[in-house]
Amino acid sequence: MFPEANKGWSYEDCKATADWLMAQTDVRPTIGIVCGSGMGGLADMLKDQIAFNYKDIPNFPQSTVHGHAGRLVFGTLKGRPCVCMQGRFHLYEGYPIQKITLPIRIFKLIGVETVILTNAAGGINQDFKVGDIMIIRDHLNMPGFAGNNPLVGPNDERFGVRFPCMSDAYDRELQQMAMDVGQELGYGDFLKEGVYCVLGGPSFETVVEARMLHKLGVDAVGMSTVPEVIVARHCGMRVFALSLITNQAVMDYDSEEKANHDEVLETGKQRAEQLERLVSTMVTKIEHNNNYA
Ligand SMILES: O=P(O)(O)O[C@H]1O[C@H](CO)[C@@H](O)[C@H]1O
Ligand SMILES: Nc1nc2[nH]cnc2c(=O)[nH]1
Repeated sequence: MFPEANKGWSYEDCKATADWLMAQTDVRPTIGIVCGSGMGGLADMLKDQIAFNYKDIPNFPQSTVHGHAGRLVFGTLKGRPCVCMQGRFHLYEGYPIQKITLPIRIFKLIGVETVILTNAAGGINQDFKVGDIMIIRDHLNMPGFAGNNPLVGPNDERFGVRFPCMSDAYDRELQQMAMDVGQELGYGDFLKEGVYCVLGGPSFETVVEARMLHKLGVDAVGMSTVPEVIVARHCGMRVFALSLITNQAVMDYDSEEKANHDEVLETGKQRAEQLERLVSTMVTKIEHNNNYA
């Protein structure tokens, strides 16, 4: 029924990688962070680092996108044990969707309880500006509508149930915490909330595609995060995610703007410091049992 079932991403494959990592480091992270395009600086905040190149980790895919260094970094962030993916995988790189999300299951098997995901995204909401940080409240999984969901294939109950709920995918307490922390840090002017839509990429949106997403109630569009969120929720981890609005999606045929990856990376650089402060302050407030301190 499933000819390629579990090829390279079975429970045993994930466990072998998790055991290999645990044998190389004493750090036992309860928080896992995924860095979006141009946001790899988040990983550099970790102290007492033990870092692995993806190419040296058994079973791991390789990063192929500029702005994704391809390192898994263990360390502490303000004293909290963390693990950070300095570079993620995307559908358009050509990996099966289950392979893209394999690191999230490895997070689970090494003891991570809360996953913080970041991404670069195009602004669809007309009130958003480049440089805004959007706390993700909900997502629209376009590839999922066509059956491209990371949970396709036999379900392994050791990870989670066959039909996981997604209406509570984004932890509400963590969203509130981000809002509170953002206010404390003086980020009120550029901290927003909204709906993220994932598309397959790698081409950016046409004008009519961007207009359609706007009509559907989407606030920001990108090419990642949602598969990771689905897998994290399937195996019972708490999820917080945010988008940095790196560019405005073009919605007008007269516009001279052209979406491009250089602009995406440049905006990431400009907001890096504030993004790092927001995430690191949140990390200090997430208790070991992952309650809001
Ligand atoms: O989602 P992240 O990894 O931040 O990257 C975003 O930026 C790239 C496009 O510039 C795409 O990969 C898009 O998904
Ligand atoms: N699909 C998509 N992904 C992005 N990543 C960063 N900006 C964009 C964008 O405008 N569209």
